[in-house]
Parts: sequence; structure tokens; C-alpha cells
Amino acid sequence: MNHGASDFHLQNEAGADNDSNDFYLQVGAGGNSNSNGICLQDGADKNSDVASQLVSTTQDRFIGEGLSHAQTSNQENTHAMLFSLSHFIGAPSTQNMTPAVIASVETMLAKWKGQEGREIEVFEEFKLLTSEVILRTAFGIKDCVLKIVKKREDKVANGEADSFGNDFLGLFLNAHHDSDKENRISLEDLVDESKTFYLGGQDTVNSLLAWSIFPLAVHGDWQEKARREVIDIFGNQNPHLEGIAKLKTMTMIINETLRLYGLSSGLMRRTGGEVQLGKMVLPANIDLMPLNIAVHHDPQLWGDDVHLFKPERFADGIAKATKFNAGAFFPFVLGPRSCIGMSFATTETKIALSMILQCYTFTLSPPMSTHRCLLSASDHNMEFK
Ligand code: HEM
Repeated sequence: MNHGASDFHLQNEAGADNDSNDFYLQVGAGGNSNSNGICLQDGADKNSDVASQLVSTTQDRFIGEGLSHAQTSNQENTHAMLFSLSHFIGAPSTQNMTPAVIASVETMLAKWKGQEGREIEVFEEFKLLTSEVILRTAFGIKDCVLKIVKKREDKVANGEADSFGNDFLGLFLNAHHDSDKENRISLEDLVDESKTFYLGGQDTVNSLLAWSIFPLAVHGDWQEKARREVIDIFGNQNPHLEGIAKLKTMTMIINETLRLYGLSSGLMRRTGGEVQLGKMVLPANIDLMPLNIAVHHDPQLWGDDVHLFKPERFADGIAKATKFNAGAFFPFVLGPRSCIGMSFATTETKIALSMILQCYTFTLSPPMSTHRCLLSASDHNMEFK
């Protein structure tokens, strides 16, 4: 379902009262310059027309059997990959990625300066940003994966380098050359994983950024709280990992954004054997689609204000917000097939939002009236001020 565009009116923080510094940003999660639509219920990877075509028609050819599509028959390899990748994408790697994210956000902000007074399609801007980040962090260079693989292998073989590199591709190459046959992945898998990471790292963070900036434009009080926290922690300096870990208000905002505008509406699962689900007995080999969006919008779990943007529900952490119901909040899924890019995604989002908040205030721009109708019609009761 596509909703229309959401436009933002940004003010340069340095000259917040100066009209000449004002400019408009437009957020359209549709990723399609014609529709500029925001989709409240579809998955992030399905938000853009282009992405949904890929998912529905060319996914296998394009993505192949990357981690996200690995079937249970591949699970041993998948688990081996998951184990090492989780470690790579988890805490240690956020240190490696921080300078790359900062450099990419700086490029974006420099471009915004030149665009003052004009409307900017923020979703497109974030798409470029996240694409650049993933290329810098995941592959280092933009060339064809196989060409890079060959180059790196040659270097290690000639003794010019002692490792395949510190990025995702280097990790995949290590797995490809693993001395233990059980853990080894084929070259084909390596290429598929690279494509999965490229797509996984781009559309998802792009959407999270666009959806996070949206309620902040609507709820100026939360925007101000977030800015105060950012300034308290970083001042006017670039974000650093130690400070990112202290961004409590921003974490609450991101969690509430993921709850309300979660990027995936449901998850495809197949029963491996007969299984009891509550009072139901499900036979083997049937497809299920647990709807995380339904759980995230269930008033019995979250209260009557379930449709309102209220980051304060996460003030004492996820456990308290969910009344200790572990299955009530799973934007990155729970269990062995959970998202391995979670830490990467949230860190990138926090860096980008911090740097935007340091420079600009933003409000919804006049064309948002269309959205007001759409949003209230869709029972989301967004409070527009
Ligand atoms: C806000 C950002 C993101 C969200 C909300 C998100 C959400 C999810 C969800 C819901 C799944 C489970 C899908 C399923 O089981 O059917 C998943 C899996 C996955 N995600 Fe993410 N993701 C995000 C960012 C990323 C990033 C940045 C990367 C990579 C750099 C990534 C890589 C993956 C991979 C490889 C899987 C498959 C894991 C497996 O099946 O074993 N994700 N993600």
C-alpha cells in the first residue's frame, strides 16, 4: 500500500531563525519518483517498486541463495556463516564502520547545503547514503565481486598481503578458503552472500532512517529531546562509539519507529514437522507467515495507545516495554534466523540521525496535508501539530 509523499521543512541549526536557511526535504519511502509513497505496512525490502520487483520476480536470479534465502538444507553452512558473521557485524565491526558512515553522512550533508531552498527527496538521499556506506564497509570497492576476489586471492598467494581483508568480503573469502570442509562456502555462495549484504544493508537502513525522521518531524518535542541528547554527548563533534552507546533517547525513538513502522510486515516460515501452535496442530511442510506488524500493533500487548508514537514506552528497556513478553517485539526477528545486520543497522542510523540533528531542525512541509488524511484514515491516529 503506497501512501503519498511526506515532506520535511528543514532549518539550518546554525541559523534556525533565518528564513533564507530554510529548505524542504521530501521523504517518500516508495523510492519511486512518481509516487513518492510511504508504505506503512509493507516490508522495507518491499517498499520500493524496484525492490519489490526484485523480490517477487528476479530474487533468486539476482540474490541467489544468500543467507537470507538459505533453506534448511543449507543450514549447517548458514549457521557456521552466521556465527562468524554475527561476530563480525556485531560490536567489533561497528568500530571499523564508524568512520565510513561519518564520511558518507558528511558527503550527504554537504550536498544538502547546496540544495537550500529546494525540496529534496529524503528517501532517495538516504538510499544513496546507505548504498555508499555498505559499499565502503562491505566491499571496500565498487567493482565486480569476482574481480575483487581474484585480486585478493592473488595478493595472498603472491605474499603481497597476509589476509583477504577486514570487510565482509574478506570474511566471506576466509570462509571460502576455510581448511575445514564443513565450514567452507563455495564461490557461488560467496557471490550470493555479497549480493545479499549489498541489498540487506541498503534498503533496510534507508527505510529505517526515513521512518525515524518522519515521526521526529511530526513530534517536535521528541526531535528536541533527541537533539539535546546528541549535543550533550557529542557537542558539535562527530559521533563516536562510546557516545553512540549512551544515546538512550535515540534508542527509544528507533525502537518505537521499528514498532510502529516495522520494515517487515511478516516472515515466511515452513513447518519442518508436525507442530503444536496453541490449540492448533499444524502438519509438516505448510507455509506460515507470522505477522510481526500485527503483534507490534496489538493493544492487548501494548495498551490502548498502541497506535501512537510514544518512545517513552521504551524508557526502561524492551523487556519492560513488552511487560516481559519476549515475543512481543521482534523487528529483527528472534532466534537463529534473526537479522545479523541489527547492530550495523542501528549504529548507522544513530550516526546519521545524530549528524542531521546537530545541523538541522525539521518540520513537516505543507504538502503533508495529503498524508494527514491517509494517516488518520489508516487508524494510525498520528498527532500532527
Ligand atoms: C533496520 C534495518 C534492518 C531490519 C529491520 C532488518 C530486519 C531483518 C529481518 C526481520 C530478518 C529476518 C527475515 C526472516 O527471517 O524471514 C533479517 C534477516 C537478515 N538480515 Fe536484516 N534487517 C536490517 C538490516 C540489515 C543489514 C544492514 C544487513 C547486512 C548488512 C542485514 C542482513 C540480514 C541477513 C543476512 C539476514 C538473514 C539471516 C538469516 O536468515 O539467517 N540486515 N533482517
